Amino acid sequence: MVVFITIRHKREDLEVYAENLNRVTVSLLEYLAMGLGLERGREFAEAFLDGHYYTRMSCYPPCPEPEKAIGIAKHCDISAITYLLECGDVPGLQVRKDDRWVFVQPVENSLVVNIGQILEIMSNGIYKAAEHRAVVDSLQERISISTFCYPDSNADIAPADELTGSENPALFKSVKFSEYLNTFYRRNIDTPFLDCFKL
Ligand SMILES: O=C(O)CCC(=O)C(=O)O
Ligand SMILES: [Fe+2]
Repeated sequence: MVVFITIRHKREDLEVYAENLNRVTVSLLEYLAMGLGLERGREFAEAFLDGHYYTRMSCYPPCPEPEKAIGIAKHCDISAITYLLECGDVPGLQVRKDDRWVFVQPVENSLVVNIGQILEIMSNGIYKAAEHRAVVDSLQERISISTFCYPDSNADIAPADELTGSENPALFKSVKFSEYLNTFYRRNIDTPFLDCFKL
């Protein structure tokens, strides 16, 4: 899928963008369910048919001493999936791989798809939320558009039934999406967020 949007576009364009991402998410989750060997892929994706999409536009001004600045500090997204659209070709996103920070090079007309912590719970820890951060460039401004995908408000976030049993105990408790968000906003910042739901 190719989606292109510039910040000059209007609210309606963002709505269309979010609606398209909704369809992509449901379909992607069905494929991710297949990857987990689940027979009921539709069930895995169901809570996202009427999911929530939040879009954040980030602007990173150039900084003459980039090593002394933080774009966005290291974190994992609390969404199920995050889509990142780069507006331009200035690299800034880095992912943690084998204890090193690796740049994700922008590719024109494409989206970066990031696994978030809701999917880590749903897959009982098989799909890991990607740790990432954003750094700044010494000469060029960078703009990115992140869209965070969440299930509908009444959804229970829990490891898929098919993935758990006596040999594979659930690693996370089931939590209502509203409680998940409350826990995030009230958490102790020093505790890894997913630890709040570990069994
Ligand atoms: O701008 C970026 O590359 C990263 C943005 C991000 O990680 C976020 O908004 O959560
Ligand atoms: Fe992020």
